[in-house]
Amino acid sequence: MTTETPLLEVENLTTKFRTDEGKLTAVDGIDFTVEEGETVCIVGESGSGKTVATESITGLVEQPPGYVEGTARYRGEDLLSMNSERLREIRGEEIAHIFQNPQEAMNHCYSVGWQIAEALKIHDNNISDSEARSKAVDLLDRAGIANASSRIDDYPHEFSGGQKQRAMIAMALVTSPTLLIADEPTTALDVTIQAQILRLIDDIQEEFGMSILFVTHDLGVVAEIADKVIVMYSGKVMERGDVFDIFETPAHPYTQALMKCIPGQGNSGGGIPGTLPDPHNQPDGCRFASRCEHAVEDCQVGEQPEDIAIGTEHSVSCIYYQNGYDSSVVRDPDLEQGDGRSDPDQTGVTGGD
Ligand SMILES: Nc1ncnc2c1ncn2[C@@H]1O[C@H](COP(=O)(O)OP(=O)(O)OP(=O)(O)O)[C@@H](O)[C@H]1O
Ligand code: NI
Repeated sequence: MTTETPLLEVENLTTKFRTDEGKLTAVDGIDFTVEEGETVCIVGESGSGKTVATESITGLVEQPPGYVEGTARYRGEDLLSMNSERLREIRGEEIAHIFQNPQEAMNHCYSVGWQIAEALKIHDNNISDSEARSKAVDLLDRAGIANASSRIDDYPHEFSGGQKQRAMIAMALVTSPTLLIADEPTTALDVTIQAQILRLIDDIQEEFGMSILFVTHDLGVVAEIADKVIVMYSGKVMERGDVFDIFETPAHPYTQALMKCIPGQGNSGGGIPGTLPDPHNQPDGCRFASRCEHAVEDCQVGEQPEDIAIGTEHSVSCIYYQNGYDSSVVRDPDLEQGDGRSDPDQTGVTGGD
C-alpha cells in the first residue's frame, strides 16, 4: 500500500454505446488504480469490457456512438475531461498503447525501421536522421529482434507475427512511456512466442521502470506478469487483489471458474459453461448469477453487490461475503490448496517452453 497519488486512478468509469438495438453498457462504473512501476492485469472473458475500459481511458473510444463517464486521473489530471491538445500530449509522451494485432498498427508501405525512426523524430525535433536510425536499431535490438541492424530496412510483411509484436513494442518504447497499456498483445501468437514476449515486456518494465496495464482473457498470462489483478465480467469488477490473493484464495465464483479454465493444471481447459448476459439488457443483481452454481434468489435482485474487503488489497463483489451469509459455501478448497497448483509462477503459459 502506498499513500502517494497513484499513477492512474480510475473512478466510476462507465462507457455506453448507442447501437441499432438500443443502448448498450460495456463498462459499468468500475474503479481501479495503477501505481508507479506496477503491472495491473484486467482479466475476463471475451465481451467483459476490458478493451472498452482501457480505450475509454485514453480517449480511443469514439464519442458518439460511445459515451464515457467517470474520471481517469493520470498523475492527478483527469484524462476524460482535459482538452484534446493536452490529451494528445500525454498520449504522445507518457502513455503508450499496444494491441493484439500489430498488423493493423503498422503501415505496410514503409520499412519497420523507417516507422520507428519517424516516431523518434516526432518525439524529438532535434534528432538527426542518422541518430534516429541508429536509435531505431537499438530499440529493435532491445525488443529482441535478432540482427536488428540488418532488419531495419525490412518491411512489416518480412517480419513474423512475433517479430511484428516485438517491433510494436520497440515503437511503444520510442517515448519511454511511464504507462504502457497492452491489450492482449500475445493472444495471436503461439505459446512459445507468447512466453518470450511476456518475458520481454517484463524485462523492459524493469529497465524502463514503467507501469503496465495489461488486458488478457487468460489467467495463465496473468500469473506470468501481474502484480495486481482486476477480474472483470459483463462491465463490472467481480474481484480484485494482488496476484497471490487471486491465485491462492480466488474468492468470486467467477474467478474460480476462470481458474478452472487454465489448461494443464488438472483442469478441463474448456470454457465456462453458459454465456455473458446481453449488454443491452443487464440482469439485476450479480451479473454472474445466471452461470453461478452457488446463486440464490438474493443474487438476482438489486445492484451488483458492493466490493467487500477480504484482505489488505483483496476484495470481492459477491453476497456470500456480506454479513449474514456463509462465505465458506463459495470457497473452493481444490483451488486453494498450497500444492503448487496455486503458485502463480507455476501456472500457465510457459509450460511447453
Ligand atoms: N464500438 C462499439 N459499439 C457498440 N458496442 C461495442 C463497441 N465496442 C465494444 N462494444 C461492446 O462492448 C462490450 C465489451 O467489449 P470489449 O471489446 O471491451 O470486450 P473485451 O473484454 O475486450 O473482449 P475481448 O476479450 O473479446 O477483447 C461487448 O459487448 C462489445 O460488443
Ligand atoms: Ni478486448
